[in-house]
Amino acid sequence: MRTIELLTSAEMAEVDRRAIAAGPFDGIGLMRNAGQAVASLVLARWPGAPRVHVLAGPGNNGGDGYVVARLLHESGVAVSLWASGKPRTGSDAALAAAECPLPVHDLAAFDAEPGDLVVDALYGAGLSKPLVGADARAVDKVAALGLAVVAVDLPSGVSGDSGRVLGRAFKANLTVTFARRKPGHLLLPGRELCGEVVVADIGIADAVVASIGAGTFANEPELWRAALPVPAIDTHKYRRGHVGVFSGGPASTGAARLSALAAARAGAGAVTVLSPGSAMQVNAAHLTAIMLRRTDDASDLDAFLADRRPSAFVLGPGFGVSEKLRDFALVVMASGEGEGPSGVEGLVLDADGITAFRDDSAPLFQAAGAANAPALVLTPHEGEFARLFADLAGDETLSKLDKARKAASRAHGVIVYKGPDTVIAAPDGRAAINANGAPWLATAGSGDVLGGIVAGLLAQGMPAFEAACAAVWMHAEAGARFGPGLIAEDLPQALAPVLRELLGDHAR
Ligand SMILES: NC(=O)C1=CN([C@@H]2O[C@H](COP(=O)(O)OP(=O)(O)OC[C@H]3O[C@@H](n4cnc5c(N)ncnc54)[C@H](OP(=O)(O)O)[C@@H]3O)[C@@H](O)[C@H]2O)[C@@H](O)CC1
Ligand SMILES: Nc1ncnc2c1ncn2[C@@H]1O[C@H](COP(=O)(O)OP(=O)(O)O)[C@@H](O)[C@H]1O
Ligand SMILES: [K+]
Repeated sequence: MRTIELLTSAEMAEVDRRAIAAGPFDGIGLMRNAGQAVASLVLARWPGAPRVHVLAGPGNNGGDGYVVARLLHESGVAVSLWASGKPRTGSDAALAAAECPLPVHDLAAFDAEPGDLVVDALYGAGLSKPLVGADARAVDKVAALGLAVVAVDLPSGVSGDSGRVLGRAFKANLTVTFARRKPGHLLLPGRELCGEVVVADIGIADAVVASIGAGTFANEPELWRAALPVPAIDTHKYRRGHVGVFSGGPASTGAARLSALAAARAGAGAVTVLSPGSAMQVNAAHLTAIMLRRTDDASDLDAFLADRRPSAFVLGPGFGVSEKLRDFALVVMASGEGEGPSGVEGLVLDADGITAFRDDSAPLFQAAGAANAPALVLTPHEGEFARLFADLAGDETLSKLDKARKAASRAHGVIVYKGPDTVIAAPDGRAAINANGAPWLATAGSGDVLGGIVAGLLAQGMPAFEAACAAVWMHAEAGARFGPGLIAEDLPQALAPVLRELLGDHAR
């Protein structure tokens, strides 16, 4: 089972309540199903483990652990059961503990042999403070012995909402979670500590999950595939969207050309590099299918808007932080006619395009909030995010997901908060976490390519949140498939097979 909604701990608790109310399973029934799913995976994956140590906490995560211990014991596995705290009287966990015939050892005395397997059922969704004392010592001992770990729901110590580690955390080989994944399975460092994540069906109907209207998603094609632009049979190049990319001066034109190529590869029918007069020659020497137009000031831009009806722009890569950048951005943001093919669909601000608004973002955000304004997409990496949203960046209580959401709402635009766990957030509250990238993408110019892909999709009329999500996934997929040796120049070309697969029958 792998569906794309991600549930916070509060949402999961609500799903549990509604599932229990809807039946057929009550709380202990769901817990037995959860324990069964974990025990089956342990038996399938580690059939030869000499001993399995089940570590059970005081809450329902521990309850799952008591079920696992009982089932493995019934299957003939040598099981040691170690408890940290006691289940509350009358809880489902207390029922599960009562059903388990094994002797319970105090976790403070935890010991194991190399080659043993650990089932971590200390804390899951209810993690509320850092691991200390016997819990922390168990984490260290397991790491020192190099034992394989199967985590129940989450590796204990990892917050399901933020992916952060509270104090210490297990590093699991396999994490078995229930009904849906949680944000902490995708956000770093949580993702790294989970190992492989398996979502087990414990008898909670999809309709129950759907009923809570979750707004957080794993960024996977299911989220946006249906919105991918497909050219009509009788289309022509301008109907496939026209992207304008602003170039920097003569010594910094490469970034714009990378964005331009990427926009074209993403399917824009026409792409024009808008170059200052001083850089026309160098741009002309390097462009073939991409068009070139001299654009020195706002009146040149107005003329381009009127003559060539561009539908999306990229502004920032290699441009230089300047008053001219701010002017261009505000001219574009004022040029959306909203309906019909004549209006500008969107502006992607990246790199210097973000930094240029660090001291005064209000005019930009206000323009983005106006009726019929083009969609604004901001693609900050960590440093750029901190420049534009210093208060959010510095707030330790917020997860990366929270920060991106708040920024999107403030900017009235889509935020692509980049990194190994890129978060895409829309002003309407939807958000997605990306996880298909690879460190090969950390190469100069990689972000410029991403901005171009977003614009290429926007220009073809794809809605901004979906366009940003699709661009992030395709960019990451292209980079991950290319692998070692990747440079930014490779990425536009590497997009083609990714796009072909996504379009399926539409690619013919
Ligand atoms: N029917 C269902 O609902 C189903 C639920 N399922 C399972 O339930 C799990 C959620 O259960 P849960 O809500 O009881 O939370 P859980 O993670 O066990 O922790 C809470 C306890 O631990 C304590 N505590 C927390 N952190 C601590 C720390 N660092 N150090 C020490 N103590 C700490 C905390 O103390 P408190 O915060 O109250 O002070 C409280 O006593 C979920 O992950 C899934 O595995 C499945 O069976 C499917 C059906
Ligand atoms: N370790 C990583 N794993 C996956 N993706 C990464 C990693 N590091 C960077 N990226 C991605 O690479 C791109 C880098 O963009 P950016 O930082 O703007 O680079 P540049 O300014 O050099 O173009 C972003 O899309 C980011 O998400
Ligand atoms: K756990």
